[in-house]
Amino acid sequence: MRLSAQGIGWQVHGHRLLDDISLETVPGENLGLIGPNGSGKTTLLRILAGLQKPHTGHVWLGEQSMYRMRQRDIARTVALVEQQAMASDRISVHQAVSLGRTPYLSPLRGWSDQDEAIVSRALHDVGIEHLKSRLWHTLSGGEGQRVQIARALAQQPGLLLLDEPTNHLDIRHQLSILKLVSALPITVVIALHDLNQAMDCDRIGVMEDGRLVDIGPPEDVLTPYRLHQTFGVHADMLDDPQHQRRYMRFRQIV
Ligand SMILES: Nc1ncnc2c1ncn2[C@@H]1O[C@H](COP(=O)(O)OP(=O)(O)OP(=O)(O)O)[C@@H](O)[C@H]1O
Repeated sequence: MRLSAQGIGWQVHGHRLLDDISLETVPGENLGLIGPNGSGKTTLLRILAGLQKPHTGHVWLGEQSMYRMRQRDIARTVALVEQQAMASDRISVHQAVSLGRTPYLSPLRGWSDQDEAIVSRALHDVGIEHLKSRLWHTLSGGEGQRVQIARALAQQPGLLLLDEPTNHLDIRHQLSILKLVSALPITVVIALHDLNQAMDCDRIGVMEDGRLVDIGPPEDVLTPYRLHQTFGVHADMLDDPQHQRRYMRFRQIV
């Protein structure tokens, strides 16, 4: 699924939080979104998911304007995993993940074996089958985050938007979620704070003060200049020939 955004602007009380953002995803790519705290990543993701309408600009899903689509059709196309989406409802994990199937249900199209299979697969893929009978609100932060990701997978979107999906996860689950996400045959836009994890994305967009200041392949974007300019840190680039990979080690600017 191709998503394009043109001239996106958003402001609150005259303060510009997003300023003229244009981007287009490549179908099937993993696009990382990085930027300091408060640079506008969450606000942009919510607009790309159709939860907020921008004050200026436009979003298209494929050839269709998002603002001419029914909410149900948007939900069949785009899933968003938010950062702070903790549960308060007294429902089980299985029920929570089943909510991902809501856009496909109607009075004429009830719950089917296929829906059940999709939910089971999503529970399996994020490794929470053993939690399926637990009450959602009793889960730890990391377990709850995996439920949110399973719910989004059950939605079977063509475009998956993830807002710092690993921030509550232990290192093993961080790696397994990132591996799962990168193997999905769909377009993924993922906000990340860990810049070494962002290096594994196909492309990276850099947010700074509500503007998208760069977008491109990780090696072109994550330069010492960019890290200094946007994040205010020095970075040493370390090559790992065994895994043919580059890592960054960060130092404060003194
Ligand atoms: N409804 C709102 N009213 C006022 N300010 C807001 C509102 N929503 C967001 N902001 C501000 O907009 C800026 C961008 O916020 P946003 O959450 O999009 O940033 P972010 O890049 O996701 O940050 P973080 O990395 O800390 O999650 C912040 O300064 C935030 O305080």
